This record gives sequence, C-alpha cells and structure tokens, in this order.
Amino acid sequence: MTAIQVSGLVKRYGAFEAVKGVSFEVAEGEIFALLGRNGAGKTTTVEVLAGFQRPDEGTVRVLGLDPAGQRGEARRRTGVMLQEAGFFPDLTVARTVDTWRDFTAAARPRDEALRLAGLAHKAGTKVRQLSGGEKRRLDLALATLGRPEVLFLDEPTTGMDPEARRDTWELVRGLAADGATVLLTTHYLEEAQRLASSLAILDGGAIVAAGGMAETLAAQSGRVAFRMPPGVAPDELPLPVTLEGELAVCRAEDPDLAAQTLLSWAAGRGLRLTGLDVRAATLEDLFLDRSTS
Ligand SMILES: Nc1ncnc2c1ncn2[C@@H]1O[C@H](COP(=O)(O)OP(=O)(O)OP(=O)(O)O)[C@@H](O)[C@H]1O
Repeated sequence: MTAIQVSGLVKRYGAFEAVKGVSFEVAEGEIFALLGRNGAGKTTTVEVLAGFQRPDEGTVRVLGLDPAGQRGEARRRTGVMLQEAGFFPDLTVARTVDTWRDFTAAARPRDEALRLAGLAHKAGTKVRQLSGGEKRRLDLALATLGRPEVLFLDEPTTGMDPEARRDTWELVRGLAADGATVLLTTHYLEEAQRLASSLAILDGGAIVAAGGMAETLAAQSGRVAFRMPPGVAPDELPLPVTLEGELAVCRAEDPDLAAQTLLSWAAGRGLRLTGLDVRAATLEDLFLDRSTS
C-alpha cells in the first residue's frame, strides 16, 4: 500500500518556483529520505505533505487523504516535526507533553513519550533550559505522541550529539518496525544511508535521483585508492586513474575486482601497492555527483 503519494507537485513563493513538478511515492512502513542542499525544496515539500501549504499544481495524498483539504483526519493520523518548534519556554518538559496530550487523540502516556525520546530525566526542566539537541528530542516526543501512521521529520537530529543521534535512529527504526511510514529530510548522508530504504535527491526544486537505497548505491561506482608506486606513470597502470596528490584513485563499478586487477598487476612487477583503500559507493558520492554546485 502507498502511504504517501506526490504527483507533479509545484509550489511557488510569488514568482519563484521552489518545487518544480516533483513526484514520488512512499510505501507503507517504509523509511524514505528526502535529500538536497540548502534551499532544494525539502521543507516546502514536507510542509505541503503536512497540510501547512497547498500545492500550486499537482496532487499530494497521505494515507489517501488530501492533507490540506481533509486536514482534521490527516492531522490525527500523522505526526510532524518541523525545523522550528513553537514551544512555551517557561513550561517544563512534562507540562509541555501534558499540554499536547490534551489535544492529541489516543496519546501515549507522558512517561512513555518522554522515555521514548530519551527525555525522562528532563521532565522537570523548563524548555528554555534545554539544549538544542534536547529540544529536538522534545519535538520528537510530541510528533510521536499520537502514535502516528505517517511521520514527517524535517532534519530530526540536527544539533544532537552522536549518542542522541543513534538513539533517535533506533526510535525511528522502532516506529517503522511497528508499521509507521517515515519521511525524513536530513543533511547527514550517513543518517539517510543507515535509516532509509529509499530516497530522492532534490536539487533546485526538482528530483535528480530517486529509488531504492541499495539499488541506487549499487548503480553508483565505488573507489579504489592507493599510493602511486615510485617510478610508475599513470598510463602504465592496468586501469584508468586520476591523481589526488600522491594518491591514485580509480573509479569502478566493482571496486573489489578493480583492486584485485591492480594488485595482481603490481605483484607481476614486484611492486607493492601501499595505502590501499577500497570503498563501495556511498550516498555522499551519489549526492556530490548529482547535486550541482
Ligand atoms: N516563505 C517563503 N517565501 C519565499 N521563499 C521561500 C519561502 N520559503 C522557502 N522559500 C525559498 O524556497 C526555496 C526552497 O526552500 P526550502 O526551505 O523548501 O528548502 P530546503 O531544501 O528545506 O532547505 P534547507 O536544507 O536549508 O532547510 C529556497 O530558495 C527558499 O529561499
């Protein structure tokens, strides 16, 4: 079943087209990453999906609902964590959760919400005294309070330390394992690669790459790097390389095979390839290749 459907979405701010005909689908229970540089159109897309803005052209459906037109039902069944949260700074964390619980149908108990977000020890702390990362955790606690079927997370781990980030990944994985669909935007490519099973890269308001994470990465070339053996010219090597300082870098669809070719070539000449580094493609390679600068 498709949980999120975006078809030909266009969103303008005055004459400026921030989202230019974007289409993608997210299956139920999937974690989907929307990536792109600053200003690519990620937040705008999330705001339309969350019903805060209407599309100028195209359609979006969340759980089969029009998020702006059927806002009440869509709100009940979705959770949203945007980049800027509107908290009351003088309320404690516990009071903040209680206040939100009053407006949330079938809300989790307060203690469960705080424990899930790793904030149990901060229940009595005023919101203004939380760190940036702790505020993101509180945001997450509120976004997941109503056990949403679809969760929109706009840069959920910005400002979190590595441990909090890992905890958040665990929480998101757990929610997806329980059946929630998650759409997240992030600048941390490692986060997307670890969490998401599919992705779209936006650039200048348009999608430049999309698909399943594993297939998309498999279609990208990997990299073999090594120190150039002294006295060897690049055109003597059995595979084409580019030089990066003293390193020779070979791009290859199958980097393991390329490394074996290079090693047996070196062995045949009594040479050693030092500093050998063999890497499969990462999301960072894909991202840097696809997003123009
Ligand atoms: N309210 C607005 N009025 C005018 N322009 C806007 C408005 N909101 C966003 N924009 C512009 O639309 C484009 C897309 O913005 P958006 O916030 O969707 O990007 P983003 O990919 O989320 O960026 P970031 O990674 O920095 O959060 C940007 O060029 C931005 O300046």
